[in-house]
Amino acid sequence: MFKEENLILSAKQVTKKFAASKDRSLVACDKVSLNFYKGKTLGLVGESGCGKSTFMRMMVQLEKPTAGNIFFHGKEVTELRGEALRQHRRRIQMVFQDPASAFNPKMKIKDIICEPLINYGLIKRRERDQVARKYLQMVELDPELADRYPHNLSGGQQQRIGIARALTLEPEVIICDESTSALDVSVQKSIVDLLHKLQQEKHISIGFICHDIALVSQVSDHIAVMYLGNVVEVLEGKQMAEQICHPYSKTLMDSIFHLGMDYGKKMAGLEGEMPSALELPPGCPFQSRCSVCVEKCQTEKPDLKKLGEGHYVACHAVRGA
Ligand SMILES: Nc1ncnc2c1ncn2[C@@H]1O[C@H](COP(=O)(O)OP(=O)(O)OP(=O)(O)O)[C@@H](O)[C@H]1O
Repeated sequence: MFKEENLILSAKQVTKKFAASKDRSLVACDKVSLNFYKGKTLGLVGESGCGKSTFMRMMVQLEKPTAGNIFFHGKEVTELRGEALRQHRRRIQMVFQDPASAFNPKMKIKDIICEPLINYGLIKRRERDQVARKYLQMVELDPELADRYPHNLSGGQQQRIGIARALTLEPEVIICDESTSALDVSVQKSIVDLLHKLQQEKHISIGFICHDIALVSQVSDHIAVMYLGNVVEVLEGKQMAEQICHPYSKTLMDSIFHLGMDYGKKMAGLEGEMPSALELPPGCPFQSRCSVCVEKCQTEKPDLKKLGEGHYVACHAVRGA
């Protein structure tokens, strides 16, 4: 599945330490080795503060490792500086959780999309309209949005702009750091579908950080579980539940299961069909943590009584359905 010739980006024993106090340091990443392959998605999961963003930021060269090596197509890029670093950065782009905060609110959408191309001298200012329209279409938005400002757009539309902007430099790797977390479930799904479609078309490697383990297991070809700065295991996406060995990964999966149990208990008193997502109580784990389940339930309308407790996890996360 992961051929050596498709290896794009590779971290070898990468460590990052931050100064914590006068003579103490915090090890955010401890000898992490992970690979990114052409056309494949690497999911990264683990509790808050375990080092996921720090690792990905090193892959994008926004942070320098304290130790270890990063290879891009087999060439060491850890110590790149100046123009060589600038040119390398084009190849690996990042899509953030909150695109609006990364955009200049005074810039029109066409300027936001085309800014990287202009900075790299790849297009002239007069070409912006035409180029922005092309990228808006690529991310399935109306080209007429080119003359609007970020605040005129919904969260999902803004995230599509973030993806369009990342695509302009034709990267080989895109890192999505909680890129779908601020969006509601149906919008989240449409963004994940868009990323998947673009990945198929352009053979991009995607690094995907997300707290929704069910969603990560659906979109990832391989998943690294991080714990206190270490990668404790790497699992195949859809077989995640079956392959889990490490006690920490099991605890992560259990946390989904318990949410499911609570939800199952709540719902067990209901007769008949599953309510639509709109009828689910606000803050319910079904909506906030498991987009795939919600969609399945909306389309298949399973009988909750038959499924019983733990339906939330049973319907896809554990079985990998
Ligand atoms: N620039 C920094 N200076 C000092 N400490 C930092 C810095 N960046 C991250 N850290 C620390 O490194 C550790 C890992 O942080 P990181 O953001 O990588 O975790 P994370 O797994 O992505 O968390 P979350 O899921 O909450 O985003 C944390 O303890 C954090 O406080």
